[in-house]
Amino acid sequence: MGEQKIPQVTAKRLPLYYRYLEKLHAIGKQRVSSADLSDALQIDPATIRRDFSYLGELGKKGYGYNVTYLLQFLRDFLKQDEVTNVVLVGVGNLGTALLRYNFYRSHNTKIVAGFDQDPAKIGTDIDGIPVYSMDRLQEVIQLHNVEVAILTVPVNVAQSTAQFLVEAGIRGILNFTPARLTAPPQVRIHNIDLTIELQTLIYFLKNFPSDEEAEPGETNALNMKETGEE
Ligand SMILES: NC(=O)c1ccc[n+]([C@@H]2O[C@H](COP(=O)([O-])OP(=O)(O)OC[C@H]3O[C@@H](n4cnc5c(N)ncnc54)[C@H](O)[C@@H]3O)[C@@H](O)[C@H]2O)c1
Repeated sequence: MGEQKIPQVTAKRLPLYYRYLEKLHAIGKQRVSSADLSDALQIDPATIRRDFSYLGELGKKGYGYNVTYLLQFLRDFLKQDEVTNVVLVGVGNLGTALLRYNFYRSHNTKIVAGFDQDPAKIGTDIDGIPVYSMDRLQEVIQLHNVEVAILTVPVNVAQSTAQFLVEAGIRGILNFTPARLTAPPQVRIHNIDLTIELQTLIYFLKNFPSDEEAEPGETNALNMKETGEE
């Protein structure tokens, strides 16, 4: 941020604003005043107004700031796009565990939102990641430039959910369900199936108990067939 004309103290506060605006956006809030931001973040309203004045014409007096616009602006400004944003659909047992696993720490991949159809889950958050209703999918993926989704819904709705994701603009699906999904050729689907991995491991233990040529760690469901034909 050194080349920007923004004071460093302001630059340091921008991620705080960004995170709070994400929360407001998650609960469907469209506008926020500097007084509201001030209460939530414990920053003086005059400081907030001054900080935002460095960013250009973002709000009007008495009207407050447009949450989506401000969020988009800050996201571009903070270069959040350098991180690959991902969404997760189906916040059940597996989905919740994946949301809790902090990909971001070790990789430039971030799950920005979860989606579910269960009203008890919508509007909550899992370790700071908001859970939205399915009808907000398109809006959220556009806002965060998301092209990749992790699919952890029950198998019986996997295909219809995948179709919905593709229609919303998703181009890559990491499929944890046992369903074999069909999608247009430009959409990439990767399947992750613990059962197959486990069966493969057991197969090798049973059939090649002391195979010295086997290379532990390099065998998985993808190469089982080839090796099994030997
Ligand atoms: N790949 C693996 O290794 C592995 C391991 C365990 C489970 N699974 C699979 O992952 C999936 C999820 O398993 P789980 O144990 O977390 O199930 P779960 O029932 O705990 O969670 C499923 C979630 O999907 C939500 N959901 C249902 N229908 C939906 C819809 N139409 N749109 C959006 N959300 C919807 C439910 O409300 C629930 O929160 C299953 O398909 C299961 O077979 C895979």
